[in-house]
Amino acid sequence: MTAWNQEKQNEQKRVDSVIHKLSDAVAALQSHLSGKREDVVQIRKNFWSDVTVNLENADDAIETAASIKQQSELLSEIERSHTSAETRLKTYKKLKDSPYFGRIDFREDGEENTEQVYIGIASYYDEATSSFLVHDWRAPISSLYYDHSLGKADFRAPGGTITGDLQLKRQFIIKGEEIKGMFDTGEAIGDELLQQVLGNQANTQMKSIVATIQKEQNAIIRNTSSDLLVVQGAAGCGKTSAALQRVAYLLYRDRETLQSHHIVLFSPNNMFNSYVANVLPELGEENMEQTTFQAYINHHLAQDFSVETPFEQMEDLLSGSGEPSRIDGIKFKASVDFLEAIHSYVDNLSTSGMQFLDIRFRDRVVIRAKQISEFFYSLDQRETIPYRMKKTSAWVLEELKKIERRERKKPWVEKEIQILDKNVYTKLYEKLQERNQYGADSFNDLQNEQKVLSAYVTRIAFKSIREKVEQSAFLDMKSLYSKLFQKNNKRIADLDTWNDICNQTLFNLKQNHLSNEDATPFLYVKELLIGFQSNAAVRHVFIDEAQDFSLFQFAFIQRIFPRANLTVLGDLNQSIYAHASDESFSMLRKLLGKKKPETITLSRSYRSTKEIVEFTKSLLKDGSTIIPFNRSGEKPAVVSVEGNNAHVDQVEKLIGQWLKEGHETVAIICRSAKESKKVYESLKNRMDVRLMIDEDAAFQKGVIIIPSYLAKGIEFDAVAIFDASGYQNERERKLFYTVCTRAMHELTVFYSGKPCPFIEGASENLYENVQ
Ligand SMILES: Nc1ncnc2c1ncn2[C@@H]1O[C@H](COP(=O)(O)OP(=O)(O)OP(=O)(O)O)[C@@H](O)[C@H]1O
Repeated sequence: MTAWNQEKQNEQKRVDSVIHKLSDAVAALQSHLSGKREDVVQIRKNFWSDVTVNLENADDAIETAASIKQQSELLSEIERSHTSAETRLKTYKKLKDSPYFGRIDFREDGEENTEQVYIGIASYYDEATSSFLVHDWRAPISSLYYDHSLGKADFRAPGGTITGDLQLKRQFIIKGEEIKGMFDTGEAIGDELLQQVLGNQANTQMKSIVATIQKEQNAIIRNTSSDLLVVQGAAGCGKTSAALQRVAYLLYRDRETLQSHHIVLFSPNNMFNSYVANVLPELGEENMEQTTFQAYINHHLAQDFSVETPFEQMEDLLSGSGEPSRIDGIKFKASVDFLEAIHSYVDNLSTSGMQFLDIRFRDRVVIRAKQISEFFYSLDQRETIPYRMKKTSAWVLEELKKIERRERKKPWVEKEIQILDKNVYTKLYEKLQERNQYGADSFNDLQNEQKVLSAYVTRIAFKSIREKVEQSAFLDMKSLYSKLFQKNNKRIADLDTWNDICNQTLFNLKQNHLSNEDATPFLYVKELLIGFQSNAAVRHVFIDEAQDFSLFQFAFIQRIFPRANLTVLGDLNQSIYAHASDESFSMLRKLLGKKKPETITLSRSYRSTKEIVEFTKSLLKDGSTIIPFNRSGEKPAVVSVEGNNAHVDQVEKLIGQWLKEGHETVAIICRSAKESKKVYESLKNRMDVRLMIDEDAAFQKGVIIIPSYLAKGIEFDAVAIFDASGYQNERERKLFYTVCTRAMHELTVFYSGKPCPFIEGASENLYENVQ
């Protein structure tokens, strides 16, 4: 037997022994848990018989309270230990399937013995030998595995930096209790395992990468020193992966104080949310809060306006049906210039210009806007606007109370009483009877009855107005926002298309429609006036696909989560929205006023084969810094087709071939939803294919037809780009790059008619030209 085989056998013996111990631990925990479950049921059942309730005198009452407290503490202690045992059980079961993926041998300076450290998704401590049989990948010592090659190495422990000699680094693939692969490596993380992992099929759910985290990714995952961490990296370089493992790392490192609901991830759409939802549970952690910025906007504005989504905006621009000036408007409304114009406008409102709405009741004005304005400006101008708005709301509510009282005598109240629901009437009657046991009032007394009923009727009638006042709905937001779009010499932007932008904006507002570019600034103005609803409990905010965020949205997030550290991950080469700015990341530090910002750039791309990366990077104006991971495949193909029928035929043929080859996730990416629907109609009776134009749909295996902007963030085994002739405008270069970078193993670009200028710019030896 070779030394290597002998070594493998020894390792297998260790795997067997660890799994054996884990099986015992699982069995012990299971029996412990069923006992505990019984205990909890018993204590709950006997809760009141086990406490002595005696309220006769003060001393007895105190004793009773103490007894109840003791009993409930016992119960919650048992429940706590039950939950922690359940968590341990889940972890051990996972470890049993695959106990570890790495081993390092490290001799600390000054020590004689070399320590063998086996690394897995969680740690396992063996009481019998008082040792860790598996170390958590997030433990300080495990960073040696990710950060160093053999030789001198160090890691940061809570007590300081520990230096020593890294003597061995070994990787394992363990499945079904068996070592399926074992590699020794001198590299930080050897290529062999990574080759294997990346050569696999794409998944409909993202996988964790803990076994093969790269050094530069580890720097992101373990960064705890900055309050604004910006990660700029090429398509497929592992930004999302790093973000998710970072969440797991933070949850481990700060486990005493940090829980999953203290972390929020903003992602591009709900489909992406479901795509990444499995990574943390796979690592034995709970998912952080996941949301989209649009969900936040809708929550605040969708009640009063029809709000355009980013995808609807995109569709409008891609179909070319929108006004030409719209792009200027979109860019301006996402700019720092506009942000500053808003701040200075709002500052001026402190002394004059606030716009209020009349408060109407039953088609009558009961409080005039002018009165509200007078009250608002009578308040001390040194106070902030939100504070004065709160005072104004309180004043309006007081005024409403008076008006409500006066209304009680009006004829409409009498009419309402006549048609009052019988049940309501009975309830009021019962309530009054209860009250009358102690008071002089009597429901039978006609006058009192009338009083109570009219008070009830008016209170109900004013309820919705009161609620609206509490939400500051008397602020005339439409007119306040409109004032920013003046065509005369007070214009805030020096743009040739300014008048058109104003006309479009004012027209939309009149229709109670908020375009996507207006929604965020509109809400921003509103919150500046009434005060931001902030959440100080959230400690970390992650923004994925951050190149799609406007500066406004960043400014917003900073205000909503004032205590949170920000991790911003994006790729400026994938900025597909018209509001995108190449400076947005560099401006963040100043904009957000963070004290310890850091930027990490990732340039190695892991998703696609070398051939695909070489091709896609050449589509960019400056893609030279992107480095492909060394995994080979076929060159991408560029296929010219004539006419729509031939186009669809060729796509169908190719997809059939891909499926035969065993590809499981295959995408036909179209420019827009409109085009996707057309292609779907042509293909639906010819093959098993699904149309995905709804961002709420879950990502599934099979063949899908999807519009360009929805495909971002996700990946497929094979990608067919439908009609690349559609991507002509320089503005769409990055969109085209983004869709091509979705492919892991195969990429074919079809075009019919005009060639795509971005492909024409690429060197011909990077793709197969099929005529
Ligand atoms: N260290 C790694 N080990 C194994 N796989 C990795 C590693 N880093 C990245 N990957 C894989 O590369 C692919 C791309 O990763 P990910 O989606 O995180 O990249 P991204 O930078 O967010 O991409 P994009 O910007 O294009 O959306 C995924 O399949 C991921 O699992």
